[in-house]
Amino acid sequence: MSSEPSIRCAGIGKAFQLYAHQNDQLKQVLFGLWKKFYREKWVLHDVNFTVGKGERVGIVGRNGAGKTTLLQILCGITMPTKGVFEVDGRIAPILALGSGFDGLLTGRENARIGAAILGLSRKEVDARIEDIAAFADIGPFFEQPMRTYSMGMIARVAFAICAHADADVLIVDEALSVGDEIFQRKCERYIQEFSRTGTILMVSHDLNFLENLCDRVLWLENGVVREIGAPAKIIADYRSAMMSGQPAVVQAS
Ligand SMILES: Nc1ncnc2c1ncn2[C@@H]1O[C@H](COP(=O)(O)OP(=O)(O)OP(=O)(O)O)[C@@H](O)[C@H]1O
Repeated sequence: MSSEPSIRCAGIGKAFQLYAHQNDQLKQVLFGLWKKFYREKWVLHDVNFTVGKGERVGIVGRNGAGKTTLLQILCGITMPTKGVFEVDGRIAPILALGSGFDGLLTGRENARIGAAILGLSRKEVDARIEDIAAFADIGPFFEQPMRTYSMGMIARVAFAICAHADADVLIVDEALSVGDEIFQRKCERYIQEFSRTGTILMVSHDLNFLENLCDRVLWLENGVVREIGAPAKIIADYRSAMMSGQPAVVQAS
């Protein structure tokens, strides 16, 4: 692991715009210069941390703590409202698995497009498509339109693409929960293997997996970093807060 940062978050804040009425969004577009037609809901507040090159950092936190939102910002899926971030290198975003797939296209066609979006050239896609199919391991379904797939099958194709994207940084959000036991083990093996060379930032509710895999764990609570440090300590603190039913630290919105 190098001391050079692979991921850097400085003062990240995120507010979603909540509209009370359906037509308020249109009013905002037309008259937004003069009046605000939405309420802001802040879900991340001044999040600061860095992840070194080759480091493995896990993120824990209760439902709604802001974990997914933070990963979505780092993957460029949503913009922060405040603050700056940098991710150095090619990202494999293993989150919202399959949300970008076209249901009318086959698994193979979607895999080709997905791999290209992650930065592989046509030649690289040609060379890897059979490995992607083998990793996904969904048999003849790979040639069927994806609208006929189960959630688990969609996750298999999405994970298989990310696993063949030559990524430097793996950003994973609870991806393992949708697959069956065999596929979960395969993904875990892949993540373990990747962790020898690449940077990993991973959200999971599987605390044992994070404790075994990670160099550090970040505990996010109500959109703020409550603790970051050695996995055993942070996970023990997090577990005891959960067990004691300790209320989450409330942030003003
Ligand atoms: N598009 C959106 N518009 C408004 N609020 C949103 C939006 N997306 C997320 N939120 C809110 O932001 C907060 C954080 O959500 P997020 O999904 O990041 O939490 P999480 O920590 O990943 O939770 P979980 O463990 O349940 O997956 C929640 O209160 C959620 O309702």
